[in-house]
Amino acid sequence: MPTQLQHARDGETTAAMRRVAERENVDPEFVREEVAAGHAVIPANREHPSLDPMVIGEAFSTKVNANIGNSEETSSREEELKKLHTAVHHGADTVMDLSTGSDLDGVREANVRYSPVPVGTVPIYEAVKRADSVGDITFEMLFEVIEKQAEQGVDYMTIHAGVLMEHLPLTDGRKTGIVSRGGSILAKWMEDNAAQNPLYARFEELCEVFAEYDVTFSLGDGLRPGCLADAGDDAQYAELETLGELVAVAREHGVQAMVEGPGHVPLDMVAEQVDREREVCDGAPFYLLGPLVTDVAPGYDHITSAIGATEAARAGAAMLCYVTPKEHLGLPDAEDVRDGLAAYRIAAHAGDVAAGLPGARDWDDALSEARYAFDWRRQFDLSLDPERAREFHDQTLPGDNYKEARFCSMCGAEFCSMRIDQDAREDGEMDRIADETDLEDSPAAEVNRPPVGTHDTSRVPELPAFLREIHEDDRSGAAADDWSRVRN
Ligand SMILES: C[C@H]1O[C@@H](n2cnc3c(N)ncnc32)[C@H](O)[C@@H]1O
Ligand SMILES: Cc1ncc(COP(=O)(O)O)c(N)n1
Ligand code: MET
Ligand code: SF4
Ligand SMILES: [Zn+2]
Repeated sequence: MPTQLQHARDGETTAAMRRVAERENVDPEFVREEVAAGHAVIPANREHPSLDPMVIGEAFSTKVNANIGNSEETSSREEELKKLHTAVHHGADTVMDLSTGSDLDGVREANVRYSPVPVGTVPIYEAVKRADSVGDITFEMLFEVIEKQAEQGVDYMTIHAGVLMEHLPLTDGRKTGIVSRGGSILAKWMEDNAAQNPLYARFEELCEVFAEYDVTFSLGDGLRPGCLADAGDDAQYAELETLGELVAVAREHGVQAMVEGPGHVPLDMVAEQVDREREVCDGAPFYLLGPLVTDVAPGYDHITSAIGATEAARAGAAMLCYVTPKEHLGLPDAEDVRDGLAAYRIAAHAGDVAAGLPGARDWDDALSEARYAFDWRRQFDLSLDPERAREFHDQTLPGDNYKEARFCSMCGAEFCSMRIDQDAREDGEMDRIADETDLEDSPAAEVNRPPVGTHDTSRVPELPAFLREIHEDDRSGAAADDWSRVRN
């Protein structure tokens, strides 16, 4: 069966292309062209029935990925499903199950089963768990793991095929060496076996499995810089050249491919990283982790990285991989997932506005109109995180009557500048403003909800009972079976 890429090249618009066109408010033919060119991907494994397809590409709204998954040290299957739920509820466009602890198959199968968004994995992690030591991993083991995960419905997989033997000496002078897990594992394997990276050497065999299930490559940046000092060094850019080569091989096999990027990068270098990837990888969608624009703020790395991510989105990144406040410190929990997603939804949207994505600013305009009109309920409904906005307002002014008040507790009734401003305007002036902003054909007037958490969850099986209980206790207070804020 042809992949989305092959269909697109054959001039055929698939159901998935039509669905993502509807979600992006563009012509399906435009989606087809972008997919055919390899400039966009629709990660949609044939074995993932609960998926609502979505598109990743520079020409479309910037997407956000949430990393979840357990580690040897902590987390259970229940906790993982709760994180999946939190991620989807707060607007993750994809999730990656990066589990390295116990019950890998159980956690992965549950995640795919209950996820309306594409699920990504890094198969080399499971291969490490199967082997006695890293050096003992064989290509056959890797291939088996990849094939099984494809069968389980994983939509995209990080494959660190760009870390080559000849690149390793380039990392010698680095301040933080190799910080990618997959990169460090493959470097160790090559040293132990004195042989080339098997994911590179036998990449074409991987393409065949990927094509069979229509799994999308996420070509991993195993040599990404782990600190500002290492950003843009020879090791990083040598790997990028190899990734560019592999994008072409994947496309020849009809397999969709995106490319992963750093990491830790000073703000003034972020745009050149995006431009370089576009050029070297022939416009393949760029999927960045962060980047963190300073190394000095552990505990706040959702902020250090959202700054870099905003600039990356503005410069043309297709998807941002979130970083949570726990980065460099420990495994994130559900609350960290929420904080990371809020930071990254902001980054993605701010980048889209600055890049001039058609329609992106309508959301800002709609919220601002509600704010100036003191329509507090509409302001909350339109907020990126409505539950938080409502909660914060209620902390000082909980009464229902304050939901129409012409002030909040920041300035108080007497000093509310918007109230003073409106009262000072001449008669008729306010009517004019209202007329101008409330026009039937104003795009802002048609924005009725934030464009997050709008996945169609109708094909997701009913949640297991334990998760419903967890969610009823959740301070977000959303309905137990409500995966997204608003179903569409
Ligand atoms: C590559 C990046 O992936 C993230 N990462 C790795 N494993 C997990 C996990 N189990 N849960 C959440 N994030 C993870 C870290 O942020 C790391 O830096
Ligand atoms: C955007 C992104 N997300 C996840 C990983 C996998 O992590 P690692 O390279 O450390 O194995 C990655 N390389 N890039
Ligand atoms: N934070 C690292 C990175 O940016 C990963 C683990 S800690 C060195 O890739
Ligand atoms: S996040 Fe923690 S476990 Fe992972 S590489 Fe950094 S120090 Fe090591
Ligand atoms: Zn880091």
